[in-house]
Amino acid sequence: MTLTITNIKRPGSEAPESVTVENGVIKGWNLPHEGEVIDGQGGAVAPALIEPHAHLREPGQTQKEDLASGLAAAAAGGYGTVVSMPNTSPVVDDPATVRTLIEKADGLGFARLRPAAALTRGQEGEHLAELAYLKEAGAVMFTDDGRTNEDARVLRLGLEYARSLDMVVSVHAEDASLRAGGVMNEGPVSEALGLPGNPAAAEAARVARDLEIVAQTGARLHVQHLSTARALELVRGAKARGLPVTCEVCPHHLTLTDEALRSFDAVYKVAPPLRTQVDADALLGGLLDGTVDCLATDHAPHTGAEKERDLLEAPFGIAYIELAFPLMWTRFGERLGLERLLDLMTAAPARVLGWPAPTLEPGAPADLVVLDLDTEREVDPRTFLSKAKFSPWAGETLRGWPTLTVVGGRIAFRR
Ligand SMILES: NC(=O)N[C@@H](CC(=O)O)C(=O)O
Ligand SMILES: [Zn+2]
Ligand SMILES: [Zn+2]
Repeated sequence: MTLTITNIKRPGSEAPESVTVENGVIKGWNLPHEGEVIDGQGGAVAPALIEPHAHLREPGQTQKEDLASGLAAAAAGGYGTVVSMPNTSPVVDDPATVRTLIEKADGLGFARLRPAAALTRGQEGEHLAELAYLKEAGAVMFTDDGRTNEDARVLRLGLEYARSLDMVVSVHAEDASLRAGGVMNEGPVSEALGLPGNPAAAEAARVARDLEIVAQTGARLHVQHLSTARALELVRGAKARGLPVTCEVCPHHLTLTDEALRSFDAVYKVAPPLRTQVDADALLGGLLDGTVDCLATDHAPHTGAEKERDLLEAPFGIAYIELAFPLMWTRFGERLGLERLLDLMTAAPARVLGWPAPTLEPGAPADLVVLDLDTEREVDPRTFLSKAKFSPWAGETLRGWPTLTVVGGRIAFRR
């Protein structure tokens, strides 16, 4: 299949160009038009985004999301590749499930799936999963995300095994005993609302412990969805010491605070919780100074009925893989600049995962996105391809919408 996309601009260039893709790779720039011709309408072109952290809920929780809805939603958000989390039912802790997920996703024609596998059997935190076989089957990361790694010795062993396999371990860093029954950030707002709080110390204490294990072992660790100024400070210090640690932050922790919980709406209930403006500002600082390695949405869909329950009962998670780029571009485009923002959503997650840097040079895989940086559009969750048709940003006006996502030379999404 041959495709030519015309009238697109590479970041840093004002000249409209065209790109031709053939047999799944970039054939070249500004060639005579061939195959199906698509007008990019002056949009910005970039390598397709990479999502290092999403919950697609297959197998077993497909009332919340499934591979088809999740990967279609990802493509609509401009993503060409999604790393799916293994906290499904059953947990993705065996090679056959990894293979089945990849095969099934390959047949769908949306974003590519690169599954993460559990670090421990059943994500129960006691015995390591069969890490070597999981890697062989196609797992790209080990994590017990959705759970925390309470047993430090097991985490240490996991890091050491993963290092011998040249694989990254990522952690949901919260001390479970401090987090306890907290449903939102602990602070003046939780006290005013009379809701059980989850203190910033739960994250900082766990990050501090995990960084000591990294220092001890020299093994590579990725900290997921960092949410507090204090934990960020710890990562900054560890990086200054040269420790092999990376971290991600999520757009929801940059754009929302615990004040949102005054609505008592569980759409804002997420783990780790929405923090304070001081934390959000610190995280943005971390994006600007490079302490934060990459962005991740932690797309965590649940059913509408589940999220309509009261704050104490509803499950944790916000799902917005379709909005992440527009949200970041609208809110922080000027501060970050287009090239840094794109880096945080393409090359940066690739670096975290140990993948080659995505490029649009001839011969590279034809995974690309065209972004309309200017046209404003209202967020209407009813139009989401995700099964989670509700959003903290419903009704807001955003710009930077993807208009075309090409994955492996095929159109995975077109607005
Ligand atoms: N982030 C969340 O609030 N929820 C995630 C679990 C997780 O990422 O820890 C989920 O699986 O729903
Ligand atoms: Zn998590
Ligand atoms: Zn998660």
